[in-house]
Amino acid sequence: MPGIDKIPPFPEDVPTHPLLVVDYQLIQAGDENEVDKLWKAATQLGFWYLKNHGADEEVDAMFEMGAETMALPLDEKMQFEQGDEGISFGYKAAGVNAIDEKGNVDATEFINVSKDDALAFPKIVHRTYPRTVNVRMDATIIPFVRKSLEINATLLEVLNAKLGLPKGTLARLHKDEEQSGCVARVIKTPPQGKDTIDEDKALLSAHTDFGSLSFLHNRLGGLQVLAPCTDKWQYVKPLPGHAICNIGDSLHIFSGGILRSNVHRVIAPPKEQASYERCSLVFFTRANDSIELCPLIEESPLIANTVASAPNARARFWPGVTAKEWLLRRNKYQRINNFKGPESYKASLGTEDYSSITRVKELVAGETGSVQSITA
Ligand SMILES: O=C(O)CCC(=O)C(=O)O
Ligand SMILES: [Fe+2]
Repeated sequence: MPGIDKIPPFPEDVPTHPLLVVDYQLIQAGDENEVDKLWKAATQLGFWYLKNHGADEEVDAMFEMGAETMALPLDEKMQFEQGDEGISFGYKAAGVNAIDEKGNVDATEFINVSKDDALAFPKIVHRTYPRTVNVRMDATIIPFVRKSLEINATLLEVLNAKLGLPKGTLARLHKDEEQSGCVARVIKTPPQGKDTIDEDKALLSAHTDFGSLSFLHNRLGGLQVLAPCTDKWQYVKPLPGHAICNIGDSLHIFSGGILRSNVHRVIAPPKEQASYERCSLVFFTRANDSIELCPLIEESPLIANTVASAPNARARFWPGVTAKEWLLRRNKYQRINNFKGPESYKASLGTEDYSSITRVKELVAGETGSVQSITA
């Protein structure tokens, strides 16, 4: 990917969806207006910009690590491919995930570095990584992982208080020292060319994020959200120095739907940007592996009351699985090698299709053998 200065600017004349801008320094200082803004963003759209997060250097270095890794020969990257069992750590080749019910495949490469492997390095917790990752573990990846964990933990504590949970409740479900699906990901999509922009050709299909909080860094456009009560996808404009943060499925479930895990996707960057390779960077904070996904009704009257009056609450908020099983299922059924038809694609969905949650128990029960062997 060329230097940011060489990329054409995001065009002025495409429709975008505005996000609230939350100032991380004000959040840290406990500013009430800023806390209210974060709450509004987290409950209404589930997406917001985060400025003054202080991670710019770590982010730049991670983009370099991503570019170095993507430039490795394919057969070298394939030695670290994540495989078909649902584990998301490692390299994901282009063309291995279904992007729709027809079984069309994606064109997107990922390098996913587990928080557990980064923090334990050089000890291996889950798996090994390409040499471009290893050489940057100490100087680049660990600092980015630590910064991202700290920022997301601060945001979680604010949401914790607004949800009426006893202090530290969400923190106890997201302990750094316990194993989880927390992961740093660099995503690369090839240039699309000006003539090939197809509104319906997703580079990353419509999805909700699998975990609790995502800390995303975009330089080119391409990310789109489907805002509540609208039927048109809208671009989210990348703003220099601003992260894009969003709520994922597990926080949606823990909060009984109060926090919104909104559907989003990535399509070709708009206009002139389309002919450039697109790289993005995300840190996903996810609950510890053994945590059961369910609303925290015992800990918060607000959550209890909300769930009590929510339609289809059982089906929506009690998938009957742990955080780890939730991730395994979603990843596994995205893989084209596990694709048997539209049902497989539906089985990869999260809270965007709550009817799929009722199938989770069956799926997990039907495959207890494989799920247990993975989770062991
Ligand atoms: O690349 C982006 O802008 C978004 C990536 C994303 O939504 C994801 O990896 O879950
Ligand atoms: Fe996402």
